[in-house]
Amino acid sequence: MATIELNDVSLTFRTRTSAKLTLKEYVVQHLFRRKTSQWMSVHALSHINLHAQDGDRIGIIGHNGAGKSTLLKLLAGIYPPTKGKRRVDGSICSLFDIALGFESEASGWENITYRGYLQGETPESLKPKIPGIAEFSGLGDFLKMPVRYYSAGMLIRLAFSIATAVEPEVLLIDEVLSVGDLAFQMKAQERMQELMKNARLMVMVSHDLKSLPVLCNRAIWMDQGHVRMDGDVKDVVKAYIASVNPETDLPAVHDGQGRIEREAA
Ligand SMILES: Nc1ncnc2c1ncn2[C@@H]1O[C@H](COP(=O)(O)OP(=O)(O)OP(=O)(O)O)[C@@H](O)[C@H]1O
Repeated sequence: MATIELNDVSLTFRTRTSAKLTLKEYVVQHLFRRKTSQWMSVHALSHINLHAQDGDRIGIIGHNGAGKSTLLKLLAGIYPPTKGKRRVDGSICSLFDIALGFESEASGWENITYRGYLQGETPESLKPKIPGIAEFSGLGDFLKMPVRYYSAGMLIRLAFSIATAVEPEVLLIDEVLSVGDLAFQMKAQERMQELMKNARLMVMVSHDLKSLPVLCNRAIWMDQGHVRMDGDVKDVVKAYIASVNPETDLPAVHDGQGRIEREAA
């Protein structure tokens, strides 16, 4: 059984405002011996409570910068929460930033092995999958070449083929990928559909509000790091669209399955 449990999770990034001092900051610091702060905190996620289990197909929607990708990366274990508890049970496949982290001097074949291990495969479990990964990538003899000579599309082909060779229980997707050229995109879409069908639990970030109700049965609307609404995908998408375009009618009454954690301003 696959489950996701977030209890009162918050995530704050602490980041430099700018690598270089402005002339004003330089003068203030050196003339008046006063430090101007070069650090700022971004409260990317605030007090998130989320429970998901087998059968949940969750779409995460919201404005740019609302915290959608951060939430997905927190679920993937890439970012630990600053506060609160995160628990994910089940093998995870994360389909985002897939082209990052290749060993540039190593060949395609070697990278298949390295990545396979990073995805939790053992030598025994990976071995039978390697021919399938190579075949799906369609890279043929190029797999013998160091990946630093690959084009961007070739890298994506290889990354996608490796990432989707697992049979994940928890599938995390950031924006449905447009991978490779047209022929590969068609193959990739077919494989994505298969993965989505077989995963026990899926969470995807998307701005494509038309296909979301087809792919998901539940949606979470993120707004400034908060969960603004969590419920049936059709209700949440409708409410989100209405908030962007007030001319559109809001759903009359929420059906009670959803949960509004933050009222509209
Ligand atoms: N590594 C980071 N360091 C500092 N701030 C970050 C980092 N990653 C994200 N943020 C900040 O966290 C907030 C949420 O970003 P996030 O990428 O999760 O938004 P999003 O909802 O996915 O946006 P979009 O729809 O534009 O992709 C933003 O204010 C962003 O600037």
